[in-house]
This record gives sequence, structure tokens and C-alpha cells, in this order.
Amino acid sequence: MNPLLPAPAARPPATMVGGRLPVLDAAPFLRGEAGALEALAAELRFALENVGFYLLAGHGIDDGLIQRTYAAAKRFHAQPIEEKLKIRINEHNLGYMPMKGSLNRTSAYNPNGKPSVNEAFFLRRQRTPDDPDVIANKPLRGLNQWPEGMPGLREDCLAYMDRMMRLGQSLVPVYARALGLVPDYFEKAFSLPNLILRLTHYPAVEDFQEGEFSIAPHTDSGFMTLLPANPVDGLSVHLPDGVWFDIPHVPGTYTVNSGDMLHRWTNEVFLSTPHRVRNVSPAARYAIPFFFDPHPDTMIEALPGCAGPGRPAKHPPVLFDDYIIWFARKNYVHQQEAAA
Ligand SMILES: O=C(O)CCC(=O)C(=O)O
Ligand SMILES: [Fe+2]
Repeated sequence: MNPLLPAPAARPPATMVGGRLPVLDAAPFLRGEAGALEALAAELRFALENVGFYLLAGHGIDDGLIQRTYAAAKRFHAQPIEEKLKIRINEHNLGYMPMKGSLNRTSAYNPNGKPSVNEAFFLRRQRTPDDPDVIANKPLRGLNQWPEGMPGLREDCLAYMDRMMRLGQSLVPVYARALGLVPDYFEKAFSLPNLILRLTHYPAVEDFQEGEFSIAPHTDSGFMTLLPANPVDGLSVHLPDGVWFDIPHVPGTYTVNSGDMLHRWTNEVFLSTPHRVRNVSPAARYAIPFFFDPHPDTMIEALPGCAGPGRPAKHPPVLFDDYIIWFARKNYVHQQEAAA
């Protein structure tokens, strides 16, 4: 079967924040309105070919659920360090990563290489001890580590991950159409997607040193990252023309970006745009990025329509599993210690 359909022409959406950041409204598509899939796909194509970031409105995620997840981040990090260290990040990248535990070495955008001034709690798909991947001890597929004595935290985080997974799955056909593929092209890759929820605490820093950041300039590793609107500013995006653009606080939206894996899968048709955080506010900043990726068994090779005569494939095929293991080793201090 030919997976290709005519691709929609890239089209800037009606609203561009600061003349640069596309705002995509998913509501007509999520309501199932006629023609909405094609219209949203044309705007998505514009956003990911030219910016790599967009604001998503009309996503249907309940604000109460978002606020409970932000509260979970705050509650988690408010614990004494001894409590947090009881679930220190393990070889599956699950649990608590202490301050300055990541270095972002996969990216050429952080030449000075100072560790980032943040601490984070990592969750992935909730698994049970009888999960075949857990029994086989497959890398990055372990059991979540939960803090003790934090009633409701686990339920809120799992409810958020489940709801965000469903949003991601409902957006995947828009990505397929934006690439000129049949809407269900990615169905198998995303029927059991790889999920990561990162609850990050960026303390207020009075005086950043040269080359020091709350999170150093980096690109994300995967397919799609979704960040709910953040009342504390600090995220900036390195646009293709070289300008650092500050993401504004637009309540009710998500900031969504594509990562290295989608960049590679699309044979570099879609961007993976560098970004960084500096919390220069007097208060702590929390972030709850949700990373939505294909199943680890997915083979990432140039998609139909993205490579061919005149545009040869720029990367060899790679199993997503091998790719994320490589990425984790490069970026996390504890992974390097384990591999040494
Ligand atoms: O804190 C933010 O707003 C962005 C965080 C981020 O880029 C990341 O965790 O990959
Ligand atoms: Fe990021």
C-alpha cells in the first residue's frame, strides 16, 4: 500500500506570537470538524519546518489536572534531600536526579558544558513487576519509584500522564498528514508510546556564571514535548535566524516542540530547535515537560516522502531503543557512572 497522500502546503496560522511563534488551535480538529485535520496539518507543517516550536490552544486538557501536576512538582521538591535521595535516579532514568545531574552532551549548543542548575523527578509509563520488559530488565523500562508519604501525588501524576498520552495519540494523525502520509501511518508506533514526565525544580539564581543555565541550551531527544503554560518565565528558543526568542506566558496553551528523533525520522524536514532556561525571577520555577515518543521497538528511518532522488537519507536507520540508550548515557551523570 502506498502510504503517501497529497501533502498539504505549509501555511502560517492566523496568530503568530511576536510575529514568530505559531499558535495552533486543535479544538476544531479534536471536535471532528470537517476539513479540520487538513487545515491543522498545514499549520503544523509550517510550524515544524520553520520554527520547531508552537503554542497549542484548544487542547482540551483540564486546567485543574495541570495545576495538580505543577503542585506535585512543588511538593516533591519541597521534601528534605534525604527523602528525595531514597529514590535516587537509577539505570532506567527513573526517580530523583539531584541538582546539577545533567550535562546535555548530545548537543553542540552547550560548548562550556556547565551542569544545569536544576533537580528533577522522572516518571515513565507505570509498569508492574510482571511486565515482560521489567522481567527482562530492558533498559529504560523499569518500575517507577514513588516517594513515600505524599498522598495523591502518584494518582495526580498518573492521571496527567494518561491524559497527555491520549492527547499525544490524538495529535499523531496531524503529524502524519503534515508529512503527506495517510492519517493512521504512525498507529503502530504510538499504540503503546514511550512516555516521560519530568517534574523539574529550577531554584532562583541571583547571578548565573558565564555558560551556566537553569537548563543549558539543548535539543530534546524525541518526537514531541508538551509544556503547559508556565507563570514563571525563563524558557527561550533559538530560532533558525539566530534570535533567542522568549516564550511568553499564554494561559491555557501548551508550548510544543519537536525533538531530534522526529528531525531524524523526517530526514531533517522538521526542525529540532535548541532551547534553554534561565530562571532569573526571584522565585523558584517548576516545569512539568511531558515527552511523547514512539514505542522503543520502532525503527527510525527516513519517512516515505522525506527522502528520495534529490534528497538522500541523511542518517542510517536506528532502533528507537538504541537511540534513547545512547542519548541517556551522553546526558546524565549517573548513566556515565554506571557505564564506567
Ligand atoms: O522548563 C522549561 O520550560 C523547558 C524544559 C526543557 O526544555 C526540558 O526539560 O527539556
Ligand atoms: Fe527541552
